[in-house]
Amino acid sequence: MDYSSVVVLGAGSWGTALGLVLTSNGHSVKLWMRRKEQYDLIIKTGKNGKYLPGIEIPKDIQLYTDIIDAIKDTKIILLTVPTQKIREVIKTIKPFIKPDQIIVNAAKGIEQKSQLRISQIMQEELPSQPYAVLSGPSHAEEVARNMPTTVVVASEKREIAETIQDVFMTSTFRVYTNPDVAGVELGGALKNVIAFGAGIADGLGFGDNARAALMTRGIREIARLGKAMGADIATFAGLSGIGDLIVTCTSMHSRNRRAGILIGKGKNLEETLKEIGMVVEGITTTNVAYELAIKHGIEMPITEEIYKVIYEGRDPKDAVTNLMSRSRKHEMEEIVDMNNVEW
Ligand SMILES: NC(=O)C1=CN([C@@H]2O[C@H](COP(=O)(O)OP(=O)(O)OC[C@H]3O[C@@H](n4cnc5c(N)ncnc54)[C@H](OP(=O)(O)O)[C@@H]3O)[C@@H](O)[C@H]2O)C=CC1
Ligand SMILES: O=C(CO)COP(=O)(O)O
Repeated sequence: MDYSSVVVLGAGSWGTALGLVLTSNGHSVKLWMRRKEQYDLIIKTGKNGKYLPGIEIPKDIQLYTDIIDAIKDTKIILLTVPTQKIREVIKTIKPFIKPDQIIVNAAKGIEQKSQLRISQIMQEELPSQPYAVLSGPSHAEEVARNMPTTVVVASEKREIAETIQDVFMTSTFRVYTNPDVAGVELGGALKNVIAFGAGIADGLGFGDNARAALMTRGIREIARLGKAMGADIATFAGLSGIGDLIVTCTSMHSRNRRAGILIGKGKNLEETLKEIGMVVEGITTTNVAYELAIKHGIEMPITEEIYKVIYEGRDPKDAVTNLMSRSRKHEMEEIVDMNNVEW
């Protein structure tokens, strides 16, 4: 089968960067955007200035504003619109999609209304369509500049994961495979919550110790919820888990971390989102994760405090005090039963 034609749905920073990767390894790439003004601007300037400043868009990338036209004659449909818009996009293309077109999702989030992961939205909307998710530590700003990057692609079907691995792999973009779709999707979504919190800590003027604490305890609560939701716990030690958590909590490219910094410095949510000007998935994911933690009876203290800061107006300094003054714990509380251990 020839997988050389790909359509990227969503011309934000991530869609554009992945379009560049695919063009660089010889694929025929179509890039769809919903706004004619953005289309005109890219044609005029040769750049996607708002989303990926300073990067030339090769002429080989064909631009589209008509989504039905865009998906025609392509073997792979790559989703890079924000999570909350994915169902809308799927519903639009559904009557026109061919059974052998592979959907690859590269967005990182959970649908708010349904609390579903993106593969589960696919199960509802297009249950027979081949599906894979691509995730991992990969800021668009570095990928677009060919800086070495590693990601993971997960699919229930090994041949689909391996096909997509081959499609994306370049000498600077290395792709691993994993069968754990739930784990890869949840790691990618939930790390944004912790990165937002790490940003808040930075904005409050705290240091590297606080960031390391949030990352270490953060991956533990992500893994706790992930396990309860059917993921393989080992996945959270991989690229889409701890790997992506590290990059998002430490990089100034991260929209989630930068948004948290502004909140930590005292800006309100509206000012913050306006200043970032791109999707900050962690805001919605915090809400969903908070509800999922309650639903599954899972302790997620960091997520809970971030939820209270975003949605209930809690002072970030009080959130830190609450986290620091929780009851004493054993570090490995899920593994060690303190009532039965000889120590
Ligand atoms: N940026 C990155 O480095 C990475 C991002 N991701 C994930 O990729 C996803 C997209 O992020 P990113 O590219 O950063 O986001 P951006 O904010 O840069 O771009 C979002 C894009 O989606 C478009 N869009 C928004 N709403 C709709 C809609 N209703 N229908 C169609 N298109 C729409 C926007 O178009 P418009 O301009 O018209 O609003 C814009 O082109 C997120 O889930 C993110 O977590 C994953 C890995 C890396
Ligand atoms: O997922 C990402 C990097 O792997 C991008 O994170 P941000 O959306 O916070 O920029």
